[in-house]
Amino acid sequence: MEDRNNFRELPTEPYGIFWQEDFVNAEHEQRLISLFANELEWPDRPGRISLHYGYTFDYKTFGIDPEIPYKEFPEWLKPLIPKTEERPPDQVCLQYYPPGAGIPPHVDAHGPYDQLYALSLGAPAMMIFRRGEERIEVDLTPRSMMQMSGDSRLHWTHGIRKRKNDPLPDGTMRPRGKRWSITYRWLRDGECECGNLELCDTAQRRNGIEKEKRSLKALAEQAALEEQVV
Ligand SMILES: O=C(O)CCC(=O)C(=O)O
Ligand SMILES: [Fe+2]
Repeated sequence: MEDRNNFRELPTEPYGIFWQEDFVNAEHEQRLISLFANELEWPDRPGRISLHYGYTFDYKTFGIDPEIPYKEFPEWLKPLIPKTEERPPDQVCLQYYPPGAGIPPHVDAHGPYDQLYALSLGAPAMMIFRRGEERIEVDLTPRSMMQMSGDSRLHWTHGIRKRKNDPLPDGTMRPRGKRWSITYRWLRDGECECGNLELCDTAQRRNGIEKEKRSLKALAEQAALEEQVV
């Protein structure tokens, strides 16, 4: 765990968010952003768009798409892989958020995935963690690597509101800019034993809750209704 010391746990609920500022420096960040903008082929549609490396994320099952062959990590991605796990991630997702875009509240599926990290690049955005009525905002500052483990991974949802400005604690509004994130996922060995019937697809399956009624989809639908442009 050579890099573990560079991560510190945020002193806030949800517990289990480990943080490393300046995972890349500003110059490296600029090179990456220029490469993302000029050298990659993105889906041609508005809103949040994604590119996948390693195994491909399946938006239908929330696991790995078995139809799409493994894609080797490109050279630019290799230095951005966290070294705190025993092996490289199985699935890496580069996402672009134009100003105003977000991601509905969700938990990354417990069944297929274990560890989860995300690197933020470009403009900052507020992430909202939710558990029941509780809401905690975490500012995704550029160049920071976040690990979601423990409660933050399993028992709280996370999302980014679809809006043009983020209200800050000091009362000012911060305009959203162009943001990129890289999400890293490791496939789980064995099954998730967290038992959270509300959020865990494995607990739901064991309890005979049909896939369609599982909360991931419900959460996404609810979020689409709740989201509003500020
Ligand atoms: O953009 C981010 O930082 C997080 C994205 C996320 O939650 C996901 O891809 O599951
Ligand atoms: Fe996520």
